[in-house]
Amino acid sequence: MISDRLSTIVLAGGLSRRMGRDKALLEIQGVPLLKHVTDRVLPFSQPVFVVTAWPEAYQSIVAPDCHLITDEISAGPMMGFAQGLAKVETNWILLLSCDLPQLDQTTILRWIQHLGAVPETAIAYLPQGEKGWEPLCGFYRLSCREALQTFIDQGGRSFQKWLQTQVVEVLSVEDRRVLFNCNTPEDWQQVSDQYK
Ligand SMILES: Nc1nc2c(ncn2[C@@H]2O[C@H](COP(=O)(O)OP(=O)(O)OP(=O)(O)O)[C@@H](O)[C@H]2O)c(=O)[nH]1
Ligand SMILES: [Mg+2]
Repeated sequence: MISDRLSTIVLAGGLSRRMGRDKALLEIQGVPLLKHVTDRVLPFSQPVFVVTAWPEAYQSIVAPDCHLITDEISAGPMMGFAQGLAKVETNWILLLSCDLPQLDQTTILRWIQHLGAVPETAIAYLPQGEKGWEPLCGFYRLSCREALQTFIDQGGRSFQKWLQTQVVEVLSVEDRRVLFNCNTPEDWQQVSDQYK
């Protein structure tokens, strides 16, 4: 049965090459970034799935009610999303990367409250970025699953290319700092300075 609740998929299977160490484990005031992100969404979203190639390492970090899904190493974010989608039974899914230190609960709640107003034709509700959509900090309808699978079966792996072929509603973001994702040690330094 498909329910009106919201599921969340957090992608945490990247290799953190630019950061040089596992981003999911970087700590904000003693809390690993992956836990920071999953804790932000748990009050509004059940279940929360974490897709990663290292489920054992992360299970003990996140809250016990997060569901770990095992992914292949380096399969890429789109494949991770598809793995998560296969488990989803809710109409809407919030897809997040694991490296969003500034995404706060008030913002998430405001976004969720707007979901009912998203046109039925839109398969996703996403912020716009400089290079296209921000695919890893926004919402997808479960009904996107078929189109996504077709794209993957044809060899596609790029969110931007896939989304260009789909109807997407713009999620307007007042304070773009919530979208800040940390990719490099310099990004992380910036975040750490704020929590001093
Ligand atoms: N499940 C899964 N998640 C992934 C995969 N590749 C990247 N991600 C996640 O997708 C999000 C965005 O990726 P990036 O910011 O590029 O992170 P990354 O790939 O670890 O970092 P770089 O190696 O520096 O590109 C992060 O939350 C990653 O953990 C993958 O193959 N599988
Ligand atoms: Mg990457």
